[in-house]
Amino acid sequence: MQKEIRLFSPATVANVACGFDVLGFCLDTIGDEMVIRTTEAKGIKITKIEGYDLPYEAEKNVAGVSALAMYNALEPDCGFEIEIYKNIKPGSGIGSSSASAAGSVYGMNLLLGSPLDFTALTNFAMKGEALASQCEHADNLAPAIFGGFTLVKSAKPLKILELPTPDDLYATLIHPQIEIKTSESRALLPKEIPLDHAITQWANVGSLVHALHTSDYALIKEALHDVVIEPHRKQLIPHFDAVKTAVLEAGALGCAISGSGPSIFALSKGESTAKAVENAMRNVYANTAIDFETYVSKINTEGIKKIN
Ligand SMILES: Nc1ncnc2c1ncn2[C@@H]1O[C@H](COP(=O)(O)OP(=O)(O)OP(=O)(O)O)[C@@H](O)[C@H]1O
Ligand SMILES: N[C@@H](CCO)C(=O)O
Repeated sequence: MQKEIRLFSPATVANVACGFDVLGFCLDTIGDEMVIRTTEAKGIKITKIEGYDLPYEAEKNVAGVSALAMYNALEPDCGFEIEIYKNIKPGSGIGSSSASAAGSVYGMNLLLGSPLDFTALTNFAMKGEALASQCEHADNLAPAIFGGFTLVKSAKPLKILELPTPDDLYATLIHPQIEIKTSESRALLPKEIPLDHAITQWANVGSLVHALHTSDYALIKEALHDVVIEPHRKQLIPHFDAVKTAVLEAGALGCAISGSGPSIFALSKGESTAKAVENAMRNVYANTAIDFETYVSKINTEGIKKIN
């Protein structure tokens, strides 16, 4: 008998300022929907994509690549159809590719009776993510699958640490409607970094992890800095410095590039500050020719979930 499942697959913020390729958190209000269905015919088929123009061939769509990796490993006695209802614009910096790569394997696993744990699912989803970014990184996938804040302790072998989410922490995002491909934004980065920058960065990562554990908002504020990646990428994002100045004046704890951009995120204590930060972001872009969307979101501690 055919079985199907409908999922909400959330947007995510990777890097979280200081944690390039290791830190990420999951958003609440922004995400794709996906339907995964078992079929008698073997194999993986993408049967519907709405919202954005993306390839239907499983091998060219991140959802299909991760699904095929899991399918070939498990060899189940059914096939799967995938429908993607895309709300997250590809090349957004809020984990568009990751939502699809994670959603397909998460849904297949549920339909198969959950034989795999979240780490195994993330491993298969990384094969899909690699199609988009030319690199197997899990800093969007881990928060999408586990929820909350996550730290990728190592990619090979994959080890993910779940971090606590302070109750009153809110994210605000602005998404300028330009596309920056992760693969291109990664190509800009230096292969080596000065030791003093490395020292600052790993002190900030350690401090941020400690601050999340202790709900220390003042320490979150001190730790949300990126001296390694932001100086190289910020020129891809129009008005980045003006947004950052405006949101810090509006009371944000910190502000940085979301993933590989162009989205910019800020973290704030309390919803009213997060909304004031949204206004500050909007005011910077309102006087430009660039279209944009803004969002205020609680940190989503649940991750991908079944809906209906
Ligand atoms: N199902 C899919 N969803 C989104 N992008 C896809 C999908 N399948 C293939 N792609 C390709 O992946 C690329 C977008 O992924 P990319 O990692 O560059 O953006 P992103 O996921 O929004 O960014 P980030 O990882 O920084 O948050 C585009 O070239 C797009 O065509
Ligand atoms: N850590 C990745 C996230 C984007 O997918 C990067 O910044 O390139």
